[in-house]
Amino acid sequence: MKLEIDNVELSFSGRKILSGIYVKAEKGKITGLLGSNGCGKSSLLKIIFGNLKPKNKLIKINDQPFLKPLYTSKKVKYLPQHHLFLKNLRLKKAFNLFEAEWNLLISAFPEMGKHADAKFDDLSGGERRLTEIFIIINSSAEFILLDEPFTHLSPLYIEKIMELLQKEKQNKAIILTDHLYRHILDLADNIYLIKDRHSHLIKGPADLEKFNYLREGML
Ligand SMILES: Nc1ncnc2c1ncn2[C@@H]1O[C@H](COP(=O)(O)OP(=O)(O)OP(=O)(O)O)[C@@H](O)[C@H]1O
Repeated sequence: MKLEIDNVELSFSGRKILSGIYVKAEKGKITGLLGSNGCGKSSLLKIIFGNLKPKNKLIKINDQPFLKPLYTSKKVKYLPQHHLFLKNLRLKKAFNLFEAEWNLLISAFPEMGKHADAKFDDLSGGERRLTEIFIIINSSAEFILLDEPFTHLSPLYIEKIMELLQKEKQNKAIILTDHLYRHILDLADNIYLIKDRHSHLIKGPADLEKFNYLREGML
């Protein structure tokens, strides 16, 4: 299972945001996207998912062009930067919609058991984010796109989600972006940096300094 996006050209009101972007994600690998604020990471995930239409792009799945928006297939699930589910939705209903298992959430995070009958609005910010990430990781989608999944999560939850992602990558191609670059460096098998509108495959942490994403000594 392989997903590639190539030749992305995106502008907003004549301002070029992305140009000549290429990213490849494969089953068994976690692909990280790094880049400074406003460089276009979220836009790129939306373009892959299909809810943002750029001037140009080509998506290929297993080397075959996929011309419909990816969200029209059951192959992909996407965690946006902000909330995924409406606040009045019951958690268990969301699990059903995404064919994810409530019991698996409770075995990984027993403290969530108290929310069995809750709506998303009843949860704290971190509990809500945790539940949304868990549903996506646990869904049957082959490709998952995660936009800043670790925001609002406490360190132990981040650690557990990282373990779950490492396990679940055996079944999925995962693309994620986050500003917690140390976590991305630990987690990702491949990293692309978006800089000056272009994507750069990062060969090692030193490249992040070379491209001025990090200052020397920050690693
Ligand atoms: N719908 C839109 N209309 C106009 N400009 C937009 C729109 N969406 C995003 N932008 C602009 O495009 C640029 C890229 O935004 P995007 O959200 O993709 O960046 P990002 O890398 O995800 O940023 P961050 O890390 O801060 O979340 C920003 O300058 C943003 O202001």
